[in-house]
Amino acid sequence: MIQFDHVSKTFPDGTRAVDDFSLTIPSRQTTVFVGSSGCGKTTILRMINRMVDPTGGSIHIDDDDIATLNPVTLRRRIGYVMQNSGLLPHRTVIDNVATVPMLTGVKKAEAHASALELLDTVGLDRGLADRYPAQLSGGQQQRVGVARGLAIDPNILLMDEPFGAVDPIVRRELQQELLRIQSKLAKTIVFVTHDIDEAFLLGDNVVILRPGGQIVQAGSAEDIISSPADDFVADFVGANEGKRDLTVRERNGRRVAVDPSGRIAGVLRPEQPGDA
Ligand SMILES: Nc1ncnc2c1ncn2[C@@H]1O[C@H](COP(=O)(O)OP(=O)(O)OP(=O)(O)O)[C@@H](O)[C@H]1O
Repeated sequence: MIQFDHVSKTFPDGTRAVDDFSLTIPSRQTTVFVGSSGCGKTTILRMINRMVDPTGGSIHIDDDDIATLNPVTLRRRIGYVMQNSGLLPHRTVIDNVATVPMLTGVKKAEAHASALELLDTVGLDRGLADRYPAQLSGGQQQRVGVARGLAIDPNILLMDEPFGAVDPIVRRELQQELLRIQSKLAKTIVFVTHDIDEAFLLGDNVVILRPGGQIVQAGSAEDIISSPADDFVADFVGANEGKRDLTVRERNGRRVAVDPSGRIAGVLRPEQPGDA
């Protein structure tokens, strides 16, 4: 569990990026921060591994107040994946994945063996292990970034717009891969995006933010779509323009749901025990 209590961040130039932010992030689930540019998402995320320190309030990971922990040690036990993969350009794929475990004392042979397994986990061919980042596609680079984030087997994985720079088709593949990985590994993932559809797809919990890190609404996709807290949220999720509306129509004796563009979204059937 990660707990923010009345956390604020004012940068040295006077910018108040986060103002009195309180939230409990549950373990082993994916929590997504979503909001427009500059609303404080990255600042909040980076406070979890002390890349940014708050100027007010406190953050606990389980029972530890992170202000009392050594930032370098803390960072080595939290995975971090960012938008442009952040790979070291002069190191091969395998070395990029194995570097942090080796810094924490894992022997090279063991770190390399684990790194190869991680390439399998993220859906990358082991044959790419000796390439350099520039010899990979953008999507492959992001997969290496995810493998590197997982290399220390962290409980917490921070992901800052990890799929923001790839094309929509690759983005969808990476999203599905993350869902698959998370169903197996059940990490505490904190994910930042400005794409509400990505937030609803990936997030067990979705936190919609306004500038200053103000929480407008937090809940499941179902909660937010079915009862947006206010007009800002309704606009943001597209509820006001009817973008989320499905219309029920009869087709060949069956009831089907049709989306706003006229495409069939699915067939309606009664709810059954065991449905998610
Ligand atoms: N080092 C800094 N010094 C001064 N102001 C900063 C600094 N870093 C961020 N800010 C400001 O703090 C606010 C929040 O920035 P942050 O990067 O957290 O937003 P964001 O929601 O992640 O934005 P984006 O989606 O564009 O990445 C913005 O006004 C930004 O300009």
